[in-house]
Amino acid sequence: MTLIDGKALADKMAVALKDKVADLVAKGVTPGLVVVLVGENPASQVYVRNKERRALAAGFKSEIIRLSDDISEQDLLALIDKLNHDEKWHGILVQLPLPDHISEEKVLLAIDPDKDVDGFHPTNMGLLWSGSPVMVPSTPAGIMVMLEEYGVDLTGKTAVVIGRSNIVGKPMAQMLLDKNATVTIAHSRTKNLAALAKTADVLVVAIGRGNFVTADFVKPGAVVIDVGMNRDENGKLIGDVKFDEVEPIASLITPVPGGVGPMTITMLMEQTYETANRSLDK
Ligand SMILES: Nc1nc2c(c(=O)[nH]1)N[C@@H](CN(C=O)c1ccc(C(=O)N[C@@H](CCC(=O)O)C(=O)O)cc1)CN2
Ligand SMILES: [Mg+2]
Repeated sequence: MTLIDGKALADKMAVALKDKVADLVAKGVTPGLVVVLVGENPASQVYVRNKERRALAAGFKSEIIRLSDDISEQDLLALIDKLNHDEKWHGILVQLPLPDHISEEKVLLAIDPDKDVDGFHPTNMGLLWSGSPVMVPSTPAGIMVMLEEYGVDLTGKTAVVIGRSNIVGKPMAQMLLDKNATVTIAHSRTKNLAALAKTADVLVVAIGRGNFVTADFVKPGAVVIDVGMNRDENGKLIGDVKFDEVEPIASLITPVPGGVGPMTITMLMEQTYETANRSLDK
């Protein structure tokens, strides 16, 4: 078994990004990333702080806009409209989840697709599914970079994605398909899930249940990607895959933490850079 070290790859890409950003700044464009956080979800606070820190380290302009969790949907939409028209921001993202009284769908739809560095706008989702991706969700994009880095050739391979979210499962399936894998999207209601998962050469797990995937889900030699982030009874961060059991069977596996997570923020930075770079052609 070989560990896929997302943290090391993220660190390596961060060094290269700094140089690319310096070149762009020399041409008169400083990438700008604005992050909107509504409420005080403790995990979200950590993620937005990490995004700002990584953006500043790369040489971007960056700002977190913190809003109280009783902000109205209308006020949030008005803020997004203002950010859409502010030229210093190439990338706008609204940290999810949002409080219940705000429609995630409306908010994501309000972000200018050209600034939607999360790739969640229906226009960007549609472009991805029709084979002309521009802005793509960073978690599956990071997984594709990890697979490439570790030499996983997807052509003709059987891939099973467990999880059907708009953020991970669905875009993941399309990205694997684009690299000529044969893809099945499975989920919590799939019958005989373990047997299906066991057909996979590449198994991506994003179901949001700690230690859900056990050894009987995994074909010997499979590549196993764990997108899960759950807390166990002691508050320890665990993935969706029972690592100790699956690790001896897999040929490659991502750890939690230190696998998919760090690459998510890396791809957000890359995408913000790309967006700023495209502004040169406008
Ligand atoms: N607007 C968005 N909201 C959310 C996204 C997103 O991509 N855009 N994804 C997740 C949260 N997320 C980024 O926002 C994210 C989660 C986790 C990590 C990460 O690096 N995890 C570490 C462990 C961190 C810890 O100890 O808690 C790891 O896996 O090593 C990065 C980004 C939902 N919301
Ligand atoms: Mg993302």
